[in-house]
Amino acid sequence: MDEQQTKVGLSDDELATHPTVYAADTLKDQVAIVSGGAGGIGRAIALLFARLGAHVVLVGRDQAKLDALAARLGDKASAHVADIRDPDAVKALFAAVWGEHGRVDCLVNSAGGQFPQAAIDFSVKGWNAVIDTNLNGTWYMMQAAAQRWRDAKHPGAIVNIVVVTTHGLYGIAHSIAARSGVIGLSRAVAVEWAPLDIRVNCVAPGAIETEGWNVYTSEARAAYPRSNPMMRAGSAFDIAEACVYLAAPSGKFITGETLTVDGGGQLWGETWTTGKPDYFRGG
Ligand SMILES: CCCCCCCCCCC/C=C/C(=O)SCCNC(=O)CCNC(=O)[C@H](O)C(C)(C)COP(=O)(O)OP(=O)(O)OC[C@H]1O[C@@H](n2cnc3c(N)ncnc32)[C@H](O)[C@@H]1OP(=O)(O)O
Ligand SMILES: NC(=O)C1=CN([C@@H]2O[C@H](COP(=O)(O)OP(=O)(O)OC[C@H]3O[C@@H](n4cnc5c(N)ncnc54)[C@H](OP(=O)(O)O)[C@@H]3O)[C@@H](O)[C@H]2O)C=CC1
Repeated sequence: MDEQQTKVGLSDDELATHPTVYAADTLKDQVAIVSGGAGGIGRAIALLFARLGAHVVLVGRDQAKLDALAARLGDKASAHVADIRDPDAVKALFAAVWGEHGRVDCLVNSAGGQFPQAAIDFSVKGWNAVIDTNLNGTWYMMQAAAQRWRDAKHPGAIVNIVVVTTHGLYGIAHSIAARSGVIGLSRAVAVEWAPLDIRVNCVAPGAIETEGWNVYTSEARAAYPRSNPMMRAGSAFDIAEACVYLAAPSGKFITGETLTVDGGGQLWGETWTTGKPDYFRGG
């Protein structure tokens, strides 16, 4: 972790009042589970979904963080502590939410992350931590949701927040492996679960200013705006609106898709999560 940790991204007040293209009743009466719901992107999703009429179930490992956001949202949110890497905790989460609300309409998997390191130096423990969080944890959540929807004959929508995998993003190979797994899995179950009226999509953010960036050095963070031709970072609100698009009726004919929201970063730009090596400076 960098010494110069800073608060980055939009504040809750800014997120809560940011103009949106969506009508206020877009998600009226829906119940949405958002993992990582008190994180930088997750809280933007939670705030927007609640604003558009949903009850949002915030999931993470830190009760205090979840409670603070839930308190702000009043009866539009509830907080549930669960480690997504623990399949029994995930099953208990879904049992509790279904028991409380009698339905779930949408699952957004925003819990995740990685640490920057050259792949050649990954320890077994570090590799496993990233794969277990981002691939296994996401899968436990997807499967638990789908089993509930199948048993209740209830339609559902899943949105998995991933990372852009089409580019050799330097220093996060473990995460690229895990997220490629999630994208492949989403495409596969989009077909298997279509008969169950369950849609499964991904959103791949580019550089989005959040506190999650504190795992990177200040030098690396300062260069992220150059990761795309817009020459700036995006905001968590951009990702939240993409999630609404896929989760709401606007996405009713979309499944198995990955929506990239990266300011064109796939086309032009440089991203060095561990700093730019001399080799790539051409000198
Ligand atoms: C194509 C164009 C696209 C443009 C893209 C633009 C730029 C994008 C910028 C980068 C992309 C991604 C950004 C983000 O995702 S930001 C926000 C996400 N949030 C985080 O990443 C949060 C921080 N990360 C973590 O919490 C952890 O990394 C982890 C997810 C793994 C947490 O798991 P766990 O709690 O189990 O981990 P531990 O801390 O206990 O560590 C377990 C072992 O992992 C190794 N490790 C952990 N940290 C480091 C480190 N900094 N360096 C080296 N190794 C590390 C280590 O082996 C740990 O075990 P030990 O502690 O026993 O040594
Ligand atoms: N910000 C960016 O530039 C980009 C982000 N992404 C991805 O988007 C997602 C959200 O990122 P962002 O909001 O920025 O990151 P944050 O670090 O701010 O949020 C991640 C959240 O995930 C939760 N979480 C982590 N591990 C677990 C776990 N095992 N069980 C339950 N919850 C967990 C954390 O909560 P707690 O620790 O309290 O449990 C935290 O609130 C991540 O997958 C990230 O990798 C992808 C590309 C770019």
